[in-house]
Parts: sequence; structure tokens; C-alpha cells
Amino acid sequence: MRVRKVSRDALAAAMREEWLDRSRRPYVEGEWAYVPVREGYGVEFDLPERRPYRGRSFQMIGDTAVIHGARPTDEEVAAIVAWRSPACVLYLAGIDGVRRLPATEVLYGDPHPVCHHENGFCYWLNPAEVMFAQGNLEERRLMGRVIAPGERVADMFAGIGYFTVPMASAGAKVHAMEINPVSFGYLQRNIHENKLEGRVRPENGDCRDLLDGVYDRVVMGHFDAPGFFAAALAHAEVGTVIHLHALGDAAAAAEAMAKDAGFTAAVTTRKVKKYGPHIWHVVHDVVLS
Ligand SMILES: C[S@@+](CC[C@H](N)C(=O)[O-])C[C@H]1O[C@@H](n2cnc3c(N)ncnc32)[C@H](O)[C@@H]1O
Repeated sequence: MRVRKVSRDALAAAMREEWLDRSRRPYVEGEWAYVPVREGYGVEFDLPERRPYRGRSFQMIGDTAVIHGARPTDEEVAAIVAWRSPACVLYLAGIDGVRRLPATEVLYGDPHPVCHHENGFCYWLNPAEVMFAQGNLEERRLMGRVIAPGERVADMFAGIGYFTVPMASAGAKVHAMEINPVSFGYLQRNIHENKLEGRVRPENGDCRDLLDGVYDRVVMGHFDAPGFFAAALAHAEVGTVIHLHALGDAAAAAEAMAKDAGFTAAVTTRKVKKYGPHIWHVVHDVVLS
């Protein structure tokens, strides 16, 4: 690409120049911008054409690239670094145990806390320490939309606040429970960074011990949630809505447990993402009457 080099501050003015090639995009690196030049005008450099990235998909969390599946080769890591200039590349080999801890290998740079921007919120986390579920994006948006101001909400598996933050921002009073002290630290930070103190009561511990009083809505964002459903029912009343996450269909079991607790349950189900062959991560919306 034929370019002229200008300072980043001068880029806006360069974009109005007669010599600008409007069919190409400028390339910005650090404090400098390389601005494409039309035929017939003088150039300072002829940059090699940047080859588009054709490797497998990866997740950007803040400035950290996270790659799933088979362990990437050195060439794959080099291609990601050349394409996105991440500060760090992590290989996510798996997610362990009920605390959903990521098993990661550092392939480039040093892991560090990052701010991941999503739906207008900022989530601090270190992707080498805690997971950030990519496939739940639509569910996180939805939880922000279903809230009526003043609702009493329990987020039983709050993690770093993916559901708590949008719900509190929509006007709910959220009781956010998280058992892992590392995730809990980020939860507290994310409540603060998103200016939601006063709307969230964060507590570190087992949600079965922390549930307190009666809630209008209960979010159960964990694959093991069906095993905790009885605990949620003990803090529900007629009209309470429970968002029960599960791997596979837990609707019939939920209806039976609600009946045992003296309620009638109306259950609707949506798929969040495919988890494995013939296995879906689903959410059952359980409305109690
Ligand atoms: C799937 S992760 C984060 C969930 C987040 N709501 C999401 O879907 O992105 C589930 C979280 O539940 C926490 N957890 C597991 N068992 C728990 C328990 N008994 N009480 C409170 N938190 C628990 C884990 O430490 C983890 O941070």
C-alpha cells in the first residue's frame, strides 16, 4: 500500500487531503498513522499488503486473545499476534469444577487483569484466573431487559457480575452471591466501576447459606443449578420468576420440585448454546403461581 506517514493527531486533517486514496483504510500503529495515497501523488513508503487472518476463531477479552479447542501451533499464535496485536495470548484447555476455573496456558505475553467492554458496561477480570462465557452474551442482554425497577433479585452464581451488573443497572436490587474469592474480588470491583454500589449486596460464600428473605427473581447461572433449585424455591413466593440454567432438559424435574414446594410452575425454555454432541445449555424460565 502506497502511504504517507503522519502523526496520529494529524490523521483527521490528512483524511480531508486531495491526495487521500478513499478506497483504502489508514493503518495506525502507536503514535503514527500510515495514510493511503492516490496514484499520481508522491508517497513516503510502500507498505507490504497486510494479509487477512484466515486462522480459526478466538475470543478477545480486553487486550487478551483466548483460544479454545486443540492447542494452537506457534504459527497460529504468531498469526493472531500479527493480526490483532494482543498483549497476551492464552490457550484455554478446559474449565474445571463447580467454580468454573479456567485451565489456561500462556502462549504469548503475561496474563493480567483486563477491562472487557460489553453492552456499555466494563467488566474487570484476569482471563487466566476466571472464565468469561462468550456464548452467554444474549442471555446477559436479556437479563438487563426483563427487570422492572425495584425488583428484588438473587444472583446465586454471580461470577464477576455478568448478570448482576446489567440487572442492577436496569433498577433491580441485587443480592449477588459468589463462592470463589478471586471472582468475588472482581465482582466487587465491577459493581464499583459501573457505579452500582447501593443497588447490589455482594456476598462471598455458598449461595445456599446466603439466600435471605424472598425474591421476585432468581438467576441460577450455573450448569449444576438444578441441584440448587430447592434452595431457590425456599426463598420464592407466588409470582417469583426463576431463570434456571441447565445442561439438557430439567423442565420436568423443576415442575415436580415446584409442586413439592406448594407452587404450580409454568416453564418456558430457550437454548443458549450447544455444549457437546446432542447437549444444549438451556435456560428454563420458571414462573411460580
Ligand atoms: C458459570 S460461572 C459464572 C456465571 C455467570 N453468571 C455467567 O453465566 O457468565 C458460575 C459461578 O458460580 C460460582 N459458584 C459455584 N458454586 C457456587 C455456590 N454454591 N455458591 C455461590 N457461587 C457458586 C462459581 O465460582 C462461578 O464463579
